[in-house]
Amino acid sequence: MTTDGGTAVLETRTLEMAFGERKLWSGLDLHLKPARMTALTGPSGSGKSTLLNCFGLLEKPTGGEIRYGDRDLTRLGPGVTRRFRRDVLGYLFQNYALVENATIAQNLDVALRVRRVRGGKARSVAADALERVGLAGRDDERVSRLSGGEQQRVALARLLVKRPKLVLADEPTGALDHGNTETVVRLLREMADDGACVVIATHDDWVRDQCDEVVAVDAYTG
Ligand SMILES: Nc1ncnc2c1ncn2[C@@H]1O[C@H](COP(=O)(O)OP(=O)(O)OP(=O)(O)O)[C@@H](O)[C@H]1O
Repeated sequence: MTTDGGTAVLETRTLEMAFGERKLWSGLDLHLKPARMTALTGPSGSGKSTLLNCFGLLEKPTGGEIRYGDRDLTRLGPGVTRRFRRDVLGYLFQNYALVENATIAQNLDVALRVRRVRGGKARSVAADALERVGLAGRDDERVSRLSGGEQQRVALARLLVKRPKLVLADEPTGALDHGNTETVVRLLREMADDGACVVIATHDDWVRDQCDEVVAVDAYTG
């Protein structure tokens, strides 16, 4: 199965999502390649987060298929779902989703343990990731004391450590200044260059313009 770390195309076939009578989107046929960055655009409420949540196995679409490699993600059993989340998926949110009471190093440890990287190797992987996000040597600082931009860079360092093949970023720069926005996009690009399929829901025109593909979710409304 495609939870072994290999890259795969993420494809949707006649995907549809409805909440009661209200159809959010339908007839969604997408083909998202590895090593590419795709922007999901559309006005507030058009269903960008909902689509990311379907890709991330947090919500189930009401119709159609989501194929990742040889599997339909809408029909995975609980064991494969857990492995897929652990081994393939990486999420980046606007609100960082870090353990705020823990240090930067402890937040990275979570991802390192999942990859079973320990000891000296773990320290060097973490140090390399922190260097890449501009937080070298700040391992022991508590996340709650960091600025928003720094917290998002810790979340990125955690992704760099995890090396997910499918990166889902939900408005990851919504709360950041342009400098931090550029850093986030540069690091997402590095993950794409490393082979990841990167999908970014965004309202930011500059972020959209850095992507290889743009999917206007509102074009599939109703
Ligand atoms: N579980 C749910 N039950 C009913 N409606 C829902 C549910 N989840 C989302 N919605 C509705 O679906 C619509 C799309 O929400 P979503 O958050 O995906 O939009 P979005 O395009 O990401 O918006 P934004 O740009 O503001 O983040 C919203 O109107 C929301 O209220």
